[in-house]
Amino acid sequence: MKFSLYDTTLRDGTQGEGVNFSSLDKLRIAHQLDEFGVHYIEGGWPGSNPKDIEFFNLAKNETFKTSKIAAFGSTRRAGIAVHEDPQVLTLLAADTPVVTFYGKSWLMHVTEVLRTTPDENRAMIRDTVRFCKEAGREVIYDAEHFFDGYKDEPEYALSTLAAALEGGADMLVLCETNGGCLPDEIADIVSKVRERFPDAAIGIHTHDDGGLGVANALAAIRAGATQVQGTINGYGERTGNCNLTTIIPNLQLKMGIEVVPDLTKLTELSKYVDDVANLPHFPRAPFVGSSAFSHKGGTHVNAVQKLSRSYEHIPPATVGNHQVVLVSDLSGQDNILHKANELGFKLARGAPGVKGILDAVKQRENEGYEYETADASFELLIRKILGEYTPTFDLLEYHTTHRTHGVRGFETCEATIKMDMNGQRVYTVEEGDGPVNALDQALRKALITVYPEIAQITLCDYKVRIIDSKSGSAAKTRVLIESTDGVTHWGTVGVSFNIIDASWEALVDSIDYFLNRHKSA
Ligand SMILES: CC(=O)SCCNC(=O)CCNC(=O)[C@H](O)C(C)(C)COP(=O)(O)OP(=O)(O)OC[C@H]1O[C@@H](n2cnc3c(N)ncnc32)[C@H](O)[C@@H]1OP(=O)(O)O
Ligand SMILES: CC(=O)C(=O)O
Repeated sequence: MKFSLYDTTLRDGTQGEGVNFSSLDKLRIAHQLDEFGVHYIEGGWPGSNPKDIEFFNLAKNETFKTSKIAAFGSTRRAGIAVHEDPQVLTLLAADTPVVTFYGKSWLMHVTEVLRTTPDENRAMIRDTVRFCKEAGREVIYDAEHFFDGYKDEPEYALSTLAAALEGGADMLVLCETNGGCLPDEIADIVSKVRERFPDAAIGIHTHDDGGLGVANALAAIRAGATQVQGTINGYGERTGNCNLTTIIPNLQLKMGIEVVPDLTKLTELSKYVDDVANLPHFPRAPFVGSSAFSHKGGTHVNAVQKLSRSYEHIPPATVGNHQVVLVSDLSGQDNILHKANELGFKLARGAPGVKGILDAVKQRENEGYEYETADASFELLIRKILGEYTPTFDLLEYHTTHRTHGVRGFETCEATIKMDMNGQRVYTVEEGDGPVNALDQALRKALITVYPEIAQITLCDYKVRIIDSKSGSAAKTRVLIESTDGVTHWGTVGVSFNIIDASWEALVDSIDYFLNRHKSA
């Protein structure tokens, strides 16, 4: 039986905290999933809200080359005829080739949540499947809480699947709704279902509450499931669903199950969905995270330069990701060489300066600096050690003041800078929203007449970290700044007992890096 991928990012994914898509967002994501080769896209629950209805209205007029669009809903309510249930009618009105609905497998849910009888629950499942089949739809039946239900009352849980098959369901999806089962339990129960219904197509839908969403789905697949349901980046209710960006490469690269035509698009898809959701991309995500192939320990970096397989379970390019080498106090010479050469220096092992750079990094990290994300400060450090650095200005002094006016606390911050530039004394004063902003403004004002290109620079992130928290307000402060000129981004770092000094150092590095790069371009 052909294996299929069923994506529920647009339905179960949106049940995750902080995940929200407009109908147009959903459409954009659906097209990316289609391009990527997903077989089914569950677009939402039309009986739930107008936005989901709008998505299905839009999707009706679009062409999808690989994916079939599925609308999601539930069985009919207890005690009413299926053709009179508004939720079921809205599900069909979405006019999708596939309908998926969930029903109850766990007797406890039947009696305590639905508050109906075991027989009526089976009839709700059977009637709803039959009604949707008679409407000409492919029907996927999601057996909610199947594993918990099976563990409590195996025969009842199995009888609900029999009801779905009697109605004509095309696929029985066993749902691990509460996410608390272990892989061996899943494998065992899926095998039992296959023994009971040898001709039925079985799918798996898992949640990650025990951190086992992917492992449980893989166990089900090993036991014979031929469809996996999940979400991009593992979005979903509570701790999320089976993460498709993790399970797809495992299926394709480790288990030899060909699910998508081009796995190299995986990282791009994962980032795209986070972008549309306006969520940060998770760096430690397996396969697709920015740290998935990043190496920090000196011995690891030395080894991966010789043989990337030594510390990489797959070549990063197979999933569209890439290797990253980090510089820190755990570095050896190879980290420095790799990073320096990536920044455009041409250094060979044993070249003069390499040992000096390594020693300086270790010394400065001991003082509180951190170069992992501060590439621009690292580049300036290399230039200084190699004698390739030209100062752009010479700061003589700076001064900041902060005044609060009146009872309403209106504040003024002012910065004064005195510097020598090209043999000339320059003196500027500027106001700002805070002391750091005032310093930034005063520095720009001083430099802009000579270096008008600095107008392109904007600050996009500013992070402060107390390094020695035991010392309270006397602790050392590390400031990390991210800047951009609209084309590239760069990071700088400053460290001091004084937060303004630390910020100043990171600010100056940012502008100095930009000007030095322009000079050498
Ligand atoms: C495991 C899953 O992820 S399933 C998907 C869960 N997702 C969602 O709930 C998101 C979308 N949901 C919604 O928009 C709303 O909950 C709606 C529109 C579906 C229903 O809203 P309301 O009519 O106000 O009902 P409410 O959500 O408060 O309660 C659910 C009702 O459905 C019943 N119900 C729950 N599951 C099922 C089912 N599989 N079949 C039939 N009825 C069900 C409950 O017993 C309850 O009935 P009651 O009112 O008689 O107690
Ligand atoms: C159907 C579904 O989303 C679940 O059981 O988790």
